[in-house]
Amino acid sequence: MSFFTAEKITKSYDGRTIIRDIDLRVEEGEIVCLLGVSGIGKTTLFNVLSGLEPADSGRVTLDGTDITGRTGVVSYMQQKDLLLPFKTVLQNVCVPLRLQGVGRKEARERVRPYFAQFGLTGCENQYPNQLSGGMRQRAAFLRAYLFSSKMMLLDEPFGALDAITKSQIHSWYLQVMEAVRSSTLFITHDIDEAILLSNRIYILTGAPGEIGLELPVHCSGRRDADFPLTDEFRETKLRILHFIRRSVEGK
Ligand SMILES: Nc1ncnc2c1ncn2[C@@H]1O[C@H](COP(=O)(O)OP(=O)(O)OP(=O)(O)O)[C@@H](O)[C@H]1O
Repeated sequence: MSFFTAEKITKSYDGRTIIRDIDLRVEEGEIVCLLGVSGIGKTTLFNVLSGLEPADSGRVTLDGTDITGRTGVVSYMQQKDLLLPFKTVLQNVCVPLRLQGVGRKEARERVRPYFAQFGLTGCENQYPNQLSGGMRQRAAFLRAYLFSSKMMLLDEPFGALDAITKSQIHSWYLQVMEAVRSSTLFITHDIDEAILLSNRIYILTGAPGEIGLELPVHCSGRRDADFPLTDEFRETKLRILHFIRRSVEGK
């Protein structure tokens, strides 16, 4: 059985079905991307997977256990996952441990070593508004990781960044994930980002939203800034673009 699964998830709001019969899986240590246009139901699906919203039907499992409707099991970095402005970065990052009942001093001692690993050394005592957008996202990501390192749901983690910062944070993310290997499902609108960062891609299409295509991302060399220049990358991108074109024409 796969590490994380969603089986036949259907969810409606006010009598309108937003997503229907969604089946997906994430293997241990795998990074999987959910790609889809705005409004298709990606965040709705994440709200169900994280237990924040009840589904009409369907089941979610983690490591063989049914976690349908349970919050606090998988980590969820929401689109507007802002750091608390009145707390320092160190205090923000301690929040998951403090919520688990760990004392202040012990929480600080436990999180400090991660600052170097996550490229945040020197930011400990700064407030979020003193950080660049990229550094804020790193801190929010570290906080999500400390919430649960087993399975992470990331809703457009790099969406709001400019192109150069985004490219820097992609390199950072690949490096961090090589070290921590958290199983991850992340949402993006950005086809290049999906191919660069993930092992497998699901494309959500239609209304209600359904999984229209699942495809693996092959990367036989190093997954780094040169990957987009390879034939493997271009072929994957072409498949995605053809699929999107066909689904728009088939409307
Ligand atoms: N709480 C709610 N009540 C009613 N309708 C909702 C609610 N949440 C979302 N919707 C509707 O569900 C649809 C899907 O929204 P959702 O935010 O899941 O899309 P999305 O693919 O994540 O979009 P984006 O990429 O822009 O974030 C939209 O039409 C939205 O208006």
